[in-house]
Amino acid sequence: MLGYSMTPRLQTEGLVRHLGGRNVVDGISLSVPAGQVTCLLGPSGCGKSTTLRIIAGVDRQDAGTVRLNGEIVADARTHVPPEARGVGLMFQDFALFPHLSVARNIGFGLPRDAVSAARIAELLTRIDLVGYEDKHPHELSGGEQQRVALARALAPRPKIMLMDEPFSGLDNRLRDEIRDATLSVLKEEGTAVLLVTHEPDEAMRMADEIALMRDGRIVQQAAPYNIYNAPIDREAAAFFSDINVLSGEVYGALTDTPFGQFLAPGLPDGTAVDIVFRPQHVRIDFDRAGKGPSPTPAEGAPARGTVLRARFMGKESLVEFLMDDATSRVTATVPAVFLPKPGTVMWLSIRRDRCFVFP
Ligand SMILES: Nc1ncnc2c1ncn2[C@@H]1O[C@H](COP(=O)(O)OP(=O)(O)OP(=O)(O)O)[C@@H](O)[C@H]1O
Repeated sequence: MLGYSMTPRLQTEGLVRHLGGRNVVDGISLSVPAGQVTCLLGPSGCGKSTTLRIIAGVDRQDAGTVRLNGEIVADARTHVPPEARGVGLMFQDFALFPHLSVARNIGFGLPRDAVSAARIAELLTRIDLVGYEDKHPHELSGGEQQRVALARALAPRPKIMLMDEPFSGLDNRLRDEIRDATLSVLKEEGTAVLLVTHEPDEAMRMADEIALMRDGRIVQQAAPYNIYNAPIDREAAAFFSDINVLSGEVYGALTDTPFGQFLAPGLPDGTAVDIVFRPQHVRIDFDRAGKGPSPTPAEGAPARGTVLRARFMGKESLVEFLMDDATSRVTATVPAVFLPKPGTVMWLSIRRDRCFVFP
């Protein structure tokens, strides 16, 4: 991070936006340093776009502050217009100018001089479209157009880039490739990026940090690995994958499950808890004359269950079990094609460090 100043490039404090009788943005504070991608992730309608629009200056907050490069651009007294904020914008409908060549599209916001020509050439290399400068948008594929739009947004060297679902217009096959290409260009430029998405996969792929939003608030902010492996609540866990939920009740800071006792520290007796874990963290073993694998510290006691159904999903298969307690259901993902018949008795083990106990 040599050469990057410590001041966050983008910082908001207590942003509030009141619309239609409620706070659609309800106290958003976040900061993004240079060279970092932060994803605002959340379900439709949680206030992501409104937050981004306030930061861009195309909407106004009812309370709170926006600082860009350390300077206040929006608070109760200040409202710097969008075009004077020096941020790059890239939205879903990144429409290029149809009558302009690729080079002219990229250079649209720049003076027409030798410095700009060099910048356009540099960006064409970055987006891997050297030789395309004289083509027009209709001669390009969707992915190529998207890369030109990215180059156009980056041409004036914005230190901050705001992106709202920028990849949603692309077909699935192209999307991963374009995401990776975009990410590497943004990293090379050292841009601070705030990217809005409702897709967990996109956030996991792009983000250095994910800010998970719900009802106008950030409920958790962390690196993808941490947010996936230490979700703050059941809903946050469920946002990233299917989950298994076992219900239990606390006695003496412990709760009983088919997989043995789980610690529930700090919770009073009688508290109802959910033990949550992902299908990927369930291991299955064959039944050997009524016996399963030996308990281990990492996995605790195995539990026996009967296959209800198994579905082939491509890379992996999903196997659903009814546990011997006759009430708990657990789904496991198994790699490749392993499709046990319904009625097969098997043993399930779960990684204890991948289980979450939520009141
Ligand atoms: N002008 C308005 N008047 C009333 N309600 C509005 C207005 N603009 C937006 N909203 C509401 O504010 C909420 C947040 O909208 P916003 O577009 O920020 O959500 P989002 O998280 O970006 O969702 P999406 O992914 O669907 O775009 C939505 O419920 C929306 O209906």
